[in-house]
This record gives sequence, C-alpha cells and structure tokens, in this order.
Amino acid sequence: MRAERSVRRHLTVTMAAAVLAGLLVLVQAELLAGVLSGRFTAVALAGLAGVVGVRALLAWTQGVFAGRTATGVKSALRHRLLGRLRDLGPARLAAHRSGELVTLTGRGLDGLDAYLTGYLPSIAVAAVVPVAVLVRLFAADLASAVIVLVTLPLIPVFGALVGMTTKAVTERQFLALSRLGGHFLDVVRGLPTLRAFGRARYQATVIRQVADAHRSATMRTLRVAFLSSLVLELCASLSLALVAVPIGLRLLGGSLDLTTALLVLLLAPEAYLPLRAMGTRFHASMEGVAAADAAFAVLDEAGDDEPDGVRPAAAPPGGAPEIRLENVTVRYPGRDGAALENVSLTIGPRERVALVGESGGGKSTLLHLVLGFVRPSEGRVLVGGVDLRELDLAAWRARLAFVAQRPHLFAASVAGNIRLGAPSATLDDVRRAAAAAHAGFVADLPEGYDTVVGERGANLSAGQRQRIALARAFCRPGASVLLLDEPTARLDGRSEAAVVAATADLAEGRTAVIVAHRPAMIDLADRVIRVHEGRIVSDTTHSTDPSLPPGRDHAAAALPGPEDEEAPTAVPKDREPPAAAIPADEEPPGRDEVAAALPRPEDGEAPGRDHVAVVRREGSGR
Ligand SMILES: Nc1ncnc2c1ncn2[C@@H]1O[C@H](COP(=O)(O)OP(=O)(O)OP(=O)(O)O)[C@@H](O)[C@H]1O
Repeated sequence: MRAERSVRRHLTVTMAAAVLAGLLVLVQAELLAGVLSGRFTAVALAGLAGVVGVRALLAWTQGVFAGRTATGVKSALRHRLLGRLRDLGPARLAAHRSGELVTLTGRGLDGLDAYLTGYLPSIAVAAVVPVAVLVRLFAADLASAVIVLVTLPLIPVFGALVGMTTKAVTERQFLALSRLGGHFLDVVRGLPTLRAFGRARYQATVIRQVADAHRSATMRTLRVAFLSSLVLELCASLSLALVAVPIGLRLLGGSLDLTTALLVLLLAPEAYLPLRAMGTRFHASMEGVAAADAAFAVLDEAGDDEPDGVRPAAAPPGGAPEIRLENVTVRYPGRDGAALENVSLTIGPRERVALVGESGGGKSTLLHLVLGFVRPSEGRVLVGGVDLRELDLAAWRARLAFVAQRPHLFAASVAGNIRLGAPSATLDDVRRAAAAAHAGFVADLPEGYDTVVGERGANLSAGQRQRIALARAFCRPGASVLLLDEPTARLDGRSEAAVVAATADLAEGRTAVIVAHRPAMIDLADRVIRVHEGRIVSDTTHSTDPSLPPGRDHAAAALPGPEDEEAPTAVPKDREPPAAAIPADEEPPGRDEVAAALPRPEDGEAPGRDHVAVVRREGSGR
C-alpha cells in the first residue's frame, strides 16, 4: 500500500515536471522572439538562459521520478504476479509454460518503462501545452491561431487511424516473444532427451522458425510505428507550412510586425509537437501494455489458495485431524473427463491409509486435494470438520509433511534443501532426518551437507533426489499429517526397507495418506484404498482376524487391475525392519538383506510369499 502511494507521488511529480517544462516553452518563445526582433534588450538573454536552465532541471526531475515510478510499478507488479503464481497451485500453474512466465515477469514487464516514463507524461503534456499555445496564438494573431486550431486535430485523427492496428500487431509480437522464451527453455531443459532421440538438430530448426515468427512480428510492429511517424510528421509539416507561408507574405506586405511573426513561427510547432510525441511514444509503449495485459490476465485467474467468501480464514484444528471428502469431483481445466468422480471418504485421526491403483487413476489428485493444490469442482474437503476452502491454507500446510511424486530440489546446499520446511532446524536435526530417509550418501558428497545441489538436483541420482525429498518430510517432526506420493519409488530394496521402517515410525500418532505401489509400503497402512478411473473401487481395512497372515487383505486390495503392470505382494510385518529410524551410516539389520534379495516387481516377476520364504531359507542355511 505504501509502495503504491509512493508510486502515485512519483508519477504526479513526473507529470507535473513534464507539463511545467512544456509550458515554459511559451516563455522561452516569447523571450526569444523579443530578443531576435530587438524588442528586448540583451538583459532578456539572461532570462532566456534561466528558462532554458529551468527546463533542463525539470527534464532531469522528470527523468529521475519517471525512473522511480517505473521501478516501483514493475516491482509491485512482479511481486503480485509471483504471489499469484504461488497461490495458483500446481494444477493451474501447469497450464502455463514456465518459459512464457519467465519472459512475462522479466523482459515483458520491462517493456512498461516506455509506457511509464514516456507515454504517460506525454499524455499530460499533450492535454495542456497545445491548449496553452493556442490561447497565446489567439492573443497574438487570430488568422494563424485559426489555421492551427483547424489542422491540430488532424494529428490525433491520423494517429488513431494508424494506431488502431497497433494493439493487435503488438499483442501478436509479444505472443511470439513469449512463445520463443517458452520454447527455448523447454528445449534447453530437454536437451539430453532430444540428443538421445536424435532430435536436437530438428529442435534447432524449430527454434529458428519461432525466432523467425518473432522477427517478422517485430518488423510488422516497426512498420506500423514508422508509418505512424511518417503520417504524423507529414501532417504536422503541412500544417506548419499553412501557418508559415501566410505569415511570411504578411510580413513582407507589412501587415504583421516581426515580433509577432517570430512568436507565431516559434510557437506553432510547439502546438503540434506534444501530439506527435504522444503518437510516437504510444507505439514504443505498446509492448509493455501487451505484457501488462498478460500479467493482469494471470492476476485475475482464480487462485486455489484464497478462502471463499468474506469470512477470515479459519485456523486448522490441532492434533492429527480427521480428513473427509464429501462427494468430491475434480475436473482439470481443458479435460472432459473427471480426474476424481463423486468420491466420498473419511480418513480418521492417526489412521494410516495407502492409496493404490493403476497409473492415472487419481491418487495424486486426491493428495493434491488435501494439500489444497486443487479445488473440488463439486463436493468439499473437510479437515477436522472445517471446509478446506475456509481454512488458512498456509497454516494448514505448515502442519503437513509432504513428499511429491516428482520432488523439486533447489540449487542450494543439501542441508538447505532438507530444512526447506523447517528453517529453524539445526544441522543435527537435518542429519537425523537424512539418516531416517536413508540418505547416508550425503556424507560422501564433496562438501557433505554444504554441497550445492545442481538445478533441479541435476548432479544427484534420481534415488538420491528422492531420499533428500524424504529427509525434507522427516525434518518436520511437528507435522501432524503425512502426505507421501510414492515415497519409495526409485529406491533400491535395501533403502526401501529402511525408509518404510522410518515412515512407519514417523506415521505414528499422525494421520498419514501414502500413495504406494510397493508391497512393503502398502503393508504398513491400516487401510488400503484402491482408486480406479477417478473412483474408489475398494476400501480394505487391516484384518483383525489373527488366523489371517498380516497384509493378506492389503494384497487383495492392492491386486492389480487389468492395466496394472506391477503385481504388488504383501511382505509380512514380521519380515520388515524394526520401526525405528536406521542411521544411514550403519548397516541395516539383516531383514533388509531379505528385502534387498527380493526380486522387485520391475524385475519382471511379482514376488509371492514363497519367494520370500525361499530366500530366507537359503539365507539361514548359509
Ligand atoms: N494438471 C493437470 N491438468 C490436467 N489433467 C491432469 C492434471 N494432473 C493430472 N491430470 C489427469 O488427471 C488424471 C489423474 O491423474 P493423477 O496424477 O491423479 O493419477 P495418479 O493415480 O496419481 O497416477 P500415477 O500413479 O501415474 O501417479 C489423469 O488422467 C491425468 O492425466
């Protein structure tokens, strides 16, 4: 708010300085005409120099305050834009290309400089100075004033005629620029894939085409701008000729004195100049206006993080809450079918729920609903009986420990990445979390926990990235809800067993929702929910029947559908490692070896209970 006030103040000073400098032209012309005609003495030259000096000072003031205005407006817009992008949530954000957003927030908004420092002050000058000049001309010479009065409107009329196409042309140019930025970033990120598939050269051709499209759009914009300048210059020059020729003739005929003639000749161009300048600056500022339009379109998009209605956001309930979905349907923009359809589900406090089902079934969407990343198209999500739409989402998320399906690592130190959700965590806390996530490899990195991770974790293996992301979740001991999206994907058997054990430990006393494909992870849940094509098709609670081997019912719930590639198999509880965090530098207990020896589902064959028994027997016989 304070920033907005100061921007307004700076803009007012800019406009005032521009208008004042414009009006001083009248005094300058008056003095110059007097000095040149000999009406004023040489002393008037000092006054003339003074006026020129004041005009220079005003131009400097205008430049300084215009710069401050532009910086203030751009910074405020960038802040709001970034805030909005944060609030949009991943689902809506996915509709925008990162490169286009980068172009918009960077180079795009920089285009506003021309609008704020040039076009806006020129409007103020064009509104005041020609009128003042006309008034003075009427007082000096009626015939010339009438000619100026008649010809002056031609400039805005012709300017508007040319300018009508400007907006469309500049918008096309900005679109081409955004597309170029978006495509370029996409290609740079995907270079390894493109090279592997032999498409790098082809993409270079595509970039050339997109750049060509941008070049021709820019040339079109420039053509319109030059045409506009030509028309306005021509118009102003002809109008001036209409004023100057009769003045010359009347001067020769003796019907006009030299001072008046000089004054009219000096003042008349000043009537046209502000309008011409406005036209030129209009073209220069249009790219910034197109960028601002694009920025406002993003700002106007409904975010997912705003509580509905005018009520203040409610604080999330304390302790491990109950999570309830009531007839929830989720439709993503641009998709016909629903990602989740009429789903009703209650997850009790401290309950551990595994979400299973084939790819694309809607499991991650369900997690994102609880996170508040996506909003239900129909139905509602309740946390501890309070609608998520009424909750303070920042406070709610502070209570969550979340591992995303594709965790993002920042180009910061390993420790910084792990303590992302717990900035006050000490290095010991970070080490403990890393040990629980079985991320012992960090100690072997060149600078240990201070090693700077490449952009998006580029210098780490996929499994190492996953373990750092897990450590991030483990570094939030205050969290009362665990939301894990395939936390053991990309882990080897040994690490998986340890992470499952640590997860079991962490889930104790918390509400946990875990998207899982692997049997070991599924088996630690109290309840297994199978999601298929956006619907819950089975919901199995852990059996209390002691005659049944543990996990049997889970295996049944997790049984693959026709499309499933993996056949998850329950690993009996007694074969899991103890439910305690295993220090990364220690050898995991012997059970891990069993887990490590287990053929993984991706090995082609889904292991059954017998496999485990065989491996154990072989192991013990040695
Ligand atoms: N941002 C999005 N925009 C549009 N459609 C989406 C978006 N995210 C997911 N979908 C669609 O919603 C459906 C459910 O996706 P979701 O990611 O929830 O499945 P999933 O069960 O988690 O799959 P997986 O096991 O492969 O991670 C899919 O058809 C997917 O294509």
